[in-house]
Amino acid sequence: MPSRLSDAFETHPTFQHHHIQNLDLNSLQHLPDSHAWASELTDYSLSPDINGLFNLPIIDLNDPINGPKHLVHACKTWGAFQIINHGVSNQVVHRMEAAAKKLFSLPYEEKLKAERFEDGATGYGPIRISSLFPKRMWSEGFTIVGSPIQHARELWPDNYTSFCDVTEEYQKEMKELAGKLMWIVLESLGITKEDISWAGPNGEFKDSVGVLQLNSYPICPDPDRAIGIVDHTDSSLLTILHQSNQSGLQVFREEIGWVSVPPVEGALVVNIGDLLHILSNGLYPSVLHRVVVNRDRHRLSMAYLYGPPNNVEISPLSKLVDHYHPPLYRPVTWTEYLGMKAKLFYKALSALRL
Ligand SMILES: C=C1C[C@]23C[C@@]1(O)CC[C@H]2[C@@]12CCC[C@@](C)(C(=O)O1)[C@H]2[C@@H]3C(=O)O
Ligand SMILES: O=C(O)CCC(=O)C(=O)O
Ligand SMILES: [Fe+2]
Repeated sequence: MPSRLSDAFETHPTFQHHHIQNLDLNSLQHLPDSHAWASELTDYSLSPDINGLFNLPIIDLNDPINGPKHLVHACKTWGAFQIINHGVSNQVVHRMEAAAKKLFSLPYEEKLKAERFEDGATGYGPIRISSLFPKRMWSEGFTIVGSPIQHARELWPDNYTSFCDVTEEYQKEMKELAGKLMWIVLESLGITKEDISWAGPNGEFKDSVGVLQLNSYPICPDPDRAIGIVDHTDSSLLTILHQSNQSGLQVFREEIGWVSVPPVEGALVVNIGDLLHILSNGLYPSVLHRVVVNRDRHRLSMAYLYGPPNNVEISPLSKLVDHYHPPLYRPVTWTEYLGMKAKLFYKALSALRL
């Protein structure tokens, strides 16, 4: 069985290759057929009036009275929430955002020097799942697992360290915040440090793994027929997302539809991922989300997908399981799950159902 996250791609480079030519989205005046989704997209977007009635909860991490109860509600009904007073300095976020902007503003041919290969984890290109679909998405991505040094060297041979330093600083802050959020979420389920041995002796989640996904959504000439990122759940335990000052993220609520998540200055969005769905035995379901694009403004986002240490098997926590609540999922490592997602995509979670 593969042991490193990146091994999942070497062992399962199974994303069906389709022969759509890669295009520089930043230079196109018309939507090419390869990116026109109209007939495939089922759109349940809410009208602005109705959308205003449903707001992704904003949780103040410094509010010990209301915070926890809002959190439980958000995890059960939305699978996502925004956080404020999260302790990550604005400066660190803005430095990372500036570094990401600098990267995506490079000429297309330059960016291709840092291309992510089919069997690699880090690098520039369409998001991982894009080759599962007959049409291309209106986005470019840069995925970072560990250090981006090799790719940064290709992009900026004389000055690659500043990109690496900013990335390292951002990943460190995200990892710390993700550990903190894990305990807030787990404690809301009655789980304590003794219940999760892989969190380490002090519950620090020292060996947990994070993947930083930078996303750029260029201005789109025909946004109604394009999609930035198609609807998906994240494979992570949880994902911490910074979106630049431009809307586009939507989350799906059963019986309501697609609800827009407007950017809130200083706030970060937290998504429950598939592995937390499994760990909580379905009590906190992973959130289906997508990104729509627009014709006026470029959009940028930075998603930190946080997962367990390699080789740790995630299964429903025994405290949440009893005669009346049998375990719903079989154990799985993150690496194995990514391989399943690459093959089964929407059906990956249900393929683990007992
Ligand atoms: C660890 C990973 C999860 C992810 C695939 C990846 O290998 C690296 C990036 C992640 C991401 C970000 C954008 C959406 C997504 C579905 C994708 O294609 O790449 C997720 C993947 C995931 O959560 O399954
Ligand atoms: O751009 C966004 O707001 C969301 C990106 C996303 O869903 C992802 O990277 O997994
Ligand atoms: Fe996502």
